[in-house]
Amino acid sequence: MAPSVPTVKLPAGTPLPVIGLGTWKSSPGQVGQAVKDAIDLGYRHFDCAFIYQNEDEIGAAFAEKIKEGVVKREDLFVTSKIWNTFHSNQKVHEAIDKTLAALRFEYLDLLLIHWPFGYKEGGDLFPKDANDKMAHTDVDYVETWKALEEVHKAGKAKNIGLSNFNVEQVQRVVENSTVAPACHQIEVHVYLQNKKLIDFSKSKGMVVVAYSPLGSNDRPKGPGFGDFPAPLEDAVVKKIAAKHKKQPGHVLLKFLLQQDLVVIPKSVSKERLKANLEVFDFTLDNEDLNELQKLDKHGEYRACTMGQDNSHIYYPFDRKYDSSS
Ligand SMILES: NC(=O)C1=CN([C@@H]2O[C@H](COP(=O)(O)OP(=O)(O)OC[C@H]3O[C@@H](n4cnc5c(N)ncnc54)[C@H](OP(=O)(O)O)[C@@H]3O)[C@@H](O)[C@H]2O)C=CC1
Ligand SMILES: O=C1CO[C@H](CO)[C@@H](O)[C@@H]1O
Repeated sequence: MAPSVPTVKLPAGTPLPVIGLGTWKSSPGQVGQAVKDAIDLGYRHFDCAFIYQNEDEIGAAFAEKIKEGVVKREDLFVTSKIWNTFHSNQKVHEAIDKTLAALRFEYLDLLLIHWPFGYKEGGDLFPKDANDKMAHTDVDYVETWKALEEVHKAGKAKNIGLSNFNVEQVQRVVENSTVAPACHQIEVHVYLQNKKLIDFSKSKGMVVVAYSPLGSNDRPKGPGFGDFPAPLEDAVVKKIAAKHKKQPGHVLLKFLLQQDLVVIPKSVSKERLKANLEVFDFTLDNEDLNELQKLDKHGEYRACTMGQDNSHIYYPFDRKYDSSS
């Protein structure tokens, strides 16, 4: 019997396992097997998105494990996200139906707005204008939020939330919502500790999910990485891992779990899927935590900058991430 992962409760009471499986960059032909291995190992929380272009293979893997009787639909917690080319009301409804069909589900456990800014709708997922710049729209993310509320009320998403919003944008959604956002999914790891945004999101009742918790080291190196090593290679992280007879990945995940964050490490390796659950047999002490806190690069290392969008009025980060430089 696979060990069960502890849960936190979302505001509506839904239990959310504190470790989930990330699925971005998990290739066709690999992601379905990773999901099936993960279920066998005890994962019940899965982080998906329309833009990852692999929801169909993930849905087939869920269907297989449900048919085998290994899990029931209600044992799973599955998240997906509305991509930037689906921000208008009608497109949100189209997008959720596409995702539900791919996953072979009647409902999602959590639906997020992936980014606060919108792209030109109806064509490419990364549309460009005549000058080869991103083709943006000015659809207000509050309008997109209202559409998510409709999806929730229609029973197609048990919980709804945000991803990659900044403090002011979270505040605007909260002020204009009839269904409060349940969760905020943002980049958090030892090099981007994001304390202000975490504290603010929590103060609004949201559970914070840390994406790229290991530092996203399979991501092509862009301007957001600066000249730093990957967090998994950091000498301090390695030293603390050796002290506890654990691996660097364990230290990175535990650092976040000890801050009451939910983590969604991605892996397609059965060995590393298993390893990423083995974080409940040690505790980082105050000395470890102090040393890890000092590794924060305060925004100088960010895996997902979306720098090509930094001219958009709703771009959420510091505008230094300039893809043209
Ligand atoms: N909302 C958003 O905008 C975003 C959401 N996300 C979500 O977060 C998930 C995780 O983030 P992601 O950017 O993928 O990166 P992670 O920080 O999870 O790192 C993944 C990389 O680490 C490797 N890895 C996994 N486990 C270990 C381990 N124990 N030791 C050493 N290496 C390991 C993986 O390789 P291998 O597969 O070979 O094991 C892969 O190369 C995404 O997959 C996605 O679901 C991510 C970015 C943006
Ligand atoms: O989740 C993510 C990973 O993929 C996307 C791009 O391809 C990113 O925009 C996003 O943040």
